Amino acid sequence: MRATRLPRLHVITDTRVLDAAPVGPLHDPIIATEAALAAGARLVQIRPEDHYTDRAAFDLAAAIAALCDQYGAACLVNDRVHIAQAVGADGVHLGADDLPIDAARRILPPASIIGGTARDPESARAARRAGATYLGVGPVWGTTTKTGLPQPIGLEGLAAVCEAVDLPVIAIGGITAERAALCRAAGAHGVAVVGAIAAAADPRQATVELLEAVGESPTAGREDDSRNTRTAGDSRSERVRAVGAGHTEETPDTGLLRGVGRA
Ligand SMILES: Cc1ncc(COP(=O)(O)OP(=O)(O)O)c(N)n1
Ligand SMILES: Cc1nc(C(=O)O)sc1CCOP(=O)(O)O
Ligand SMILES: [Mg+2]
Repeated sequence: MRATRLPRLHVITDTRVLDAAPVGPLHDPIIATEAALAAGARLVQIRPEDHYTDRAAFDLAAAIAALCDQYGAACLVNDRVHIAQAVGADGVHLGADDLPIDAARRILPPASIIGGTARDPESARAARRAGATYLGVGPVWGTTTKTGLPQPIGLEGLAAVCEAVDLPVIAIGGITAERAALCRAAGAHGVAVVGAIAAAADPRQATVELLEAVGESPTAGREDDSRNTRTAGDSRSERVRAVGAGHTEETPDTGLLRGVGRA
């Protein structure tokens, strides 16, 4: 059985309206994503915000899924499960207002990665029971990227969730490279970022620094440092089985996930 770690750096697209952006230069989401992939990022979460119609969200997701294919990275779609299905994404990320995790688990391919948002140990345990592959936990610090969030949970809140569940925890909210290392020390498997890459002067360099901060070499898991050259048989469905999913089998190292039903 092959087993591969869930990537420690989750790059989330930023689809805020450009002239309304409160911080930084804010790059086009496709350009910023390609820069992150070129730097060695291994997982992208496509997060079309509410002002995106389904058609616009599909177009964005299809473009980014194709890029992820080229670079051999996994791609997840936030919220919109049907768009994940339509573009053949590796999975989804779901929170309290989205389709329930167990419902998504029933309709997605068995090896799909399903992330669930948790803000405390109780919601973390519930997400695990529902079939989450990993947990997105935050906001650890304040963020200017998203409004309407509860108070930051801090490193103490993050550590409490990490201790409560044996799932990989991805810390989110106000993450910088320096803070990413603190999250790892608090027990997180990795981090998810929006602004640290999308609003960076140099998204590629920002990605390198984040990868180093979470202990993931920019070239780790790549056969070479160039754009992934896909070969026959290197389909997304095969890669996702290697990334991990299916919450039913798991090694004691919670970042090491085993897919279901593989040789
Ligand atoms: C890795 C990660 N963690 C948390 C979230 C937030 O999801 P949710 O609570 O559903 O909020 P929206 O992102 O949908 O606004 C996430 N997307 N990714
Ligand atoms: C999309 C999102 N969800 C959060 C949560 O806590 O649920 S925080 C967040 C935004 C994270 O952006 P940045 O890296 O720019 O702080
Ligand atoms: Mg959501």
